[in-house]
Amino acid sequence: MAELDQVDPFAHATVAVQDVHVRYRVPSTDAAERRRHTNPISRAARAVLGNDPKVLVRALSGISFVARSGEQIGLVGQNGSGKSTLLRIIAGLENPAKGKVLAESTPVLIGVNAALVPDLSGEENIRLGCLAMGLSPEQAEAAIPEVKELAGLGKSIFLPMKTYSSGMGARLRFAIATAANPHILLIDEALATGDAAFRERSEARMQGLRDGAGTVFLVSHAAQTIEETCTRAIWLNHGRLVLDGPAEDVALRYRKWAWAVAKDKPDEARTIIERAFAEREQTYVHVEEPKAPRQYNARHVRPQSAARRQDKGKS
Ligand SMILES: Nc1ncnc2c1ncn2[C@@H]1O[C@H](COP(=O)(O)OP(=O)(O)OP(=O)(O)O)[C@@H](O)[C@H]1O
Repeated sequence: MAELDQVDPFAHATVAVQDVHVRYRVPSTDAAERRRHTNPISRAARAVLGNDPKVLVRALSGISFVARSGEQIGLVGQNGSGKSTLLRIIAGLENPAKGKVLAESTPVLIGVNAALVPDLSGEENIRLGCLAMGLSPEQAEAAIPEVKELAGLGKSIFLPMKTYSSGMGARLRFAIATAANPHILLIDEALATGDAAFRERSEARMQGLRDGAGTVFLVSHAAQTIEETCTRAIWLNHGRLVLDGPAEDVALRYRKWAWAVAKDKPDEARTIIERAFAEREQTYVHVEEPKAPRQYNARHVRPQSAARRQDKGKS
C-alpha cells in the first residue's frame, strides 16, 4: 500500500477527461415548448418553414476523470444517462461543447473504427477491419486465425455478414477490434449479446489487453457484468457523474438505486443519488498545454551578442 501511495497517479494516465460538456439542440413536438416560443418572428418562421422549436439536451455536464493503464472501467447508468456519448467523445468522434479529452494513443471504439461491409464474408471483413485499423497486410493475415477463434462463429465466418444475427455481428466486431491490440479499447454493450462461452473468451482477451497495460472502457446496464469484469466503475445520471470508484462499491449502490426506481420509490432513489453525490471525491483535471518554444530571430539576437562581445573586450 505504501508503494502504491508513492506512485504518481498521472504517470500512467491513458485518458484524461477534463470538465466535458456535450449539448444537442433537437426539435421538439412538445406543445408546451411551442407555447413558450411566443416570439412572433420565430412563430412566423415556424409557420413558413414548418419546423418544430428546438430544445437543449444536456447529454454530459462537467465530466472529469483520469483513466490509468491496467484499468477496466465500467460505465453504468439508466437509458439516456450519457454513457454512449462519453464513449464517442473519448473516441474523438464528437467534439465537446466545453472541456477537453486527451488520450495517450488512438482509442478504438468497437464497431466504428472497423469499417465492415455487409456483402463480404466474416473472414473477408476480418482482413478489411484489420487493414482499416492500421495493420499491415502481413499482420492482418497473421491475426485472422486468432480473430476467428475469438469470434467463434464456426462455418458462418465464410457467409456474408449481412446474414448474421445482431449478436453474431457484435461478436465479430469485438474480435476484430481487439486484433490490433489497442491500448485504449471502448466497448458499448458488445458482451451482453454473447453466450457464456463467448463471454469467457472475451473476458480473457480483455484481461490480456489490461495485462499489456491497456485501458478498457465497458458500457453496461448490468451491474453484475460491471462487478464481475471491471476494476473501477463510473455511474452517470442525466449526464452528470454520480460516483467514480471501485466497481463493486459503485455497482452495489447503482443496483440499490435501480431497485428503488423499479419499485416506484422515488424518495429512496433520490436519497441514494444525493448521498453518492455528497460522498464522491471531486476530481479536478488540469491539462497543461505544452509551451511553444520561444522564437528568436537573427535581428533580435545579433545586437545583444554584439554588445556582449564588446563587454567581454572591455573586461
Ligand atoms: N445525436 C444526438 N442528437 C440529439 N440528442 C442526442 C444525440 N445523441 C444522444 N443524444 C441524447 O443525449 C442523451 C444521452 O444519450 P446516450 O446515448 O449517451 O445515453 P446512454 O446512457 O448511452 O443511453 P442507453 O443506455 O439507452 O444506450 C440522451 O438524452 C439522448 O437523447
